[in-house]
Amino acid sequence: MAEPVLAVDRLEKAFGALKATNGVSLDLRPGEIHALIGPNGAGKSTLINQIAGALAPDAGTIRFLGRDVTALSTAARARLGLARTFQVSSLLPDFSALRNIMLAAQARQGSSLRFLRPVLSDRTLTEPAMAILARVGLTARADVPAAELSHGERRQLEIAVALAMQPKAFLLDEPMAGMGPEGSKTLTAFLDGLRQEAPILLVEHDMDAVFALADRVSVLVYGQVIASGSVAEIRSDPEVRRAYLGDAA
Ligand SMILES: Nc1ncnc2c1ncn2[C@@H]1O[C@H](COP(=O)(O)OP(=O)(O)OP(=O)(O)O)[C@@H](O)[C@H]1O
Repeated sequence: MAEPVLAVDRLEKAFGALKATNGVSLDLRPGEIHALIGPNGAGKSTLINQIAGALAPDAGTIRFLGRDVTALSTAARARLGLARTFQVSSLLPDFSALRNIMLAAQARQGSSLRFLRPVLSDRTLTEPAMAILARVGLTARADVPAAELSHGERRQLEIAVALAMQPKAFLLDEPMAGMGPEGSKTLTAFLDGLRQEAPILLVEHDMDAVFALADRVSVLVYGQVIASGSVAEIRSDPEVRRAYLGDAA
């Protein structure tokens, strides 16, 4: 079996008496979409925050591309190629879609903001950013400030920003949230192709998307992985149906 790109081993995180992450182990292998599902408050965001480096675990390790990154900052992990999108938008609202992407590309190269203005007239720099916009279907919206994009377009742009980091793995936190049925369909098709570029750890409540996309599903309940397996295995698991899926299975 291929070496995992990302491996989480016995991770623990408590908030007071609450064990939000209670001995979680999971991995992400090349080319796959691994969905992380579970009820509200199960600890999905807490887990993603630890993997991304925004929250320090109390115990356990996180390995990325074969190296222990548990003590590294968010920025250091991002530079290694760990790209993350948020439940709440992290876009710069006054900047155009194109500028948001170029900023991400520049951040990756370690350049400072003050170099942005000249590069906007440099086609060798704008063209790759336009190519990414095209991939997410936002070519016509390149010059529109992020704040003026529709909800669905902003979600697309967030993924485009992550793509500009040329990631080795994606952490996507509820990318379908707030999308209408058409938007969800478009985004599902896009994510389907994205896994070839880099594997995706996908936190998602939209079960249609999860069932359509996931190579593997792990179910988190009260900070613990209660089941992990293929979509078919998870859908037919009585404990998962009881704890989370119910009629959605
Ligand atoms: N900073 C914090 N301080 C105290 N408790 C927290 C903190 N962050 C999260 N929690 C608690 O930890 C538990 C896990 O929360 P988390 O947001 O990780 O769940 P989730 O599975 O992402 O939920 P949702 O699906 O609603 O996003 C919850 O009980 C939450 O109230």
